[in-house]
Order: sequence, then structure tokens, then C-alpha cells
Amino acid sequence: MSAEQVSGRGRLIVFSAPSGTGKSTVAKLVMERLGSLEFSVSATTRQMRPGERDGVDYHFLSREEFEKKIAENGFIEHEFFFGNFYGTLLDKTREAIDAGRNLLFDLDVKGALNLKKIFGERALLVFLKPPSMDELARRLQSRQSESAEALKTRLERAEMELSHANQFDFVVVNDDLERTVDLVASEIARFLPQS
Ligand SMILES: Nc1nc2c(ncn2[C@@H]2O[C@H](COP(=O)(O)OP(=O)(O)O)[C@@H](O)[C@H]2O)c(=O)[nH]1
Ligand SMILES: Nc1ncnc2c1ncn2[C@@H]1O[C@H](COP(=O)(O)OP(=O)(O)O)[C@@H](O)[C@H]1O
Repeated sequence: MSAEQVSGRGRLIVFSAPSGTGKSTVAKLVMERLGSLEFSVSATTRQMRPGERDGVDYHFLSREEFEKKIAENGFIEHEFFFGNFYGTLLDKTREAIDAGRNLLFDLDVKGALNLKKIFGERALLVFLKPPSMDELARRLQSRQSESAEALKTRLERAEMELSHANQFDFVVVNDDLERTVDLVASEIARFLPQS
């Protein structure tokens, strides 16, 4: 996969953070604020959570469907963690970028760094940090979407994700939500070409 395969004018904004830090919450508010960003809907094999919609939060695929897409080179990047596959769909991304639309991605650190490798200056990597590990555990618990086991694996992975924060273009501690949204939205507005 190379940038030549996706050659339009659209920019890529990539959010990463340890699971439970507040990526989805911040992403939603930043998109409302800026109006010119479209959410990149990834594919996954994980179970749909209550309130999630197929094709909106994720494209929910069976393991067989996901593996078939890998074999067809249907992903720009994909990863396997927490017992499931997650991946960025090539066709949908290419269509948006070619049309000059700006996409916002919610990816793990490896996926984010892969997109930076491919897209270079056309991608802005934003990393959100939790105020502390205790607060991260509290947020994950408050969401009530995880079993005790899933919660533990998410917290374990958090250390690895945090160790990559220095490879991101912009790092913010998601303490006060409004402040985070202000800072991130301003940074993205500076990054996007003026229309
Ligand atoms: N590499 C990669 N990671 C993804 C993709 N889609 C989602 N993720 C990441 O997968 C992880 C787990 O996501 P999810 O199961 O929705 O849980 P949550 O982040 O705790 O809400 C998060 O770190 C996401 O950023 C993708 O297409 N590629
Ligand atoms: N700045 C913040 N202060 C307090 N709670 C927050 C903040 N940002 C997000 N949350 C809460 O933390 C939980 C996890 O947020 P979520 O957006 O689902 O995280 P992620 O997408 O990173 O896994 C949610 O209950 C959310 O309402």
C-alpha cells in the first residue's frame, strides 16, 4: 500500500489513545465543532455494543468476511488485538480522499503510525492521554461495555500505547473535556487547508 494508490487532496486526522481515554467522545465533539471532517468507519470482527450501528460506528464483519477482505488486499492497514480484527478499508478511504474529503480516523497506535508512514505530511496524528491510570480504569468501568477480563487486557495494552505518544504530532491530556476539544479542534483547523 502506498500513497500513490490514494492520491486525492483530502487530509487525514488520526486519533489514538488507550482504550477508555475518551477518543470517541472527543472525536464526536470535534467533528461537530469543525463540520468539515468525516468519520472513517473501520471494519471489525468484534461484537456490536448497545447503541452502536453497523456502517456508522463500524462495519461489523464475521471473521470469515474479514479474512476474505485481507486476502483481497481490501485494507490499507489492519491489526488483531483484544481477540478481534480491526482494519481501515482501502476502497472507502480512497474514494473520500480522492474526492478531497477530510477523514477522521480512530485507530490503535500501530494503525496510526502505519497511516503516517503511508501519507506523511497529509496525515496529522493526535494522541490523547488519560490524566492517570486510575482515571482510565474509572472511565472504562463507567462505560460498562467490557467484561472484567476485557477491562484488564485494555489496561495492560494502555502502557504500550502510551509509550508511543512521542511519535505523534500533537499530544493532549484529556482531563477537562471542553479544554481538550478546544485544543484539538484548533490544531486540526490549523492543519487543514483553508477552503
Ligand atoms: N489499527 C486499527 N485500529 C483500529 C481500527 N478501528 C478501531 N481501532 C482501534 O481498536 C481499538 C479498540 O476499539 P474498540 O473495540 O471500539 O474499543 P474502544 O476504543 O475501547 O472504544 C481502539 O484503540 C481503536 O482505536 C482500525 O481500522 N485499525
Ligand atoms: N475529559 C473527560 N472527563 C471525564 N470523562 C470522560 C472524558 N472524556 C471521555 N470521558 C468518558 O470516558 C468514557 C470512555 O470514553 P470513550 O470516548 O468511549 O473512550 P475511547 O473511545 O477512547 O475508548 C466514557 O464514559 C466518556 O463519557
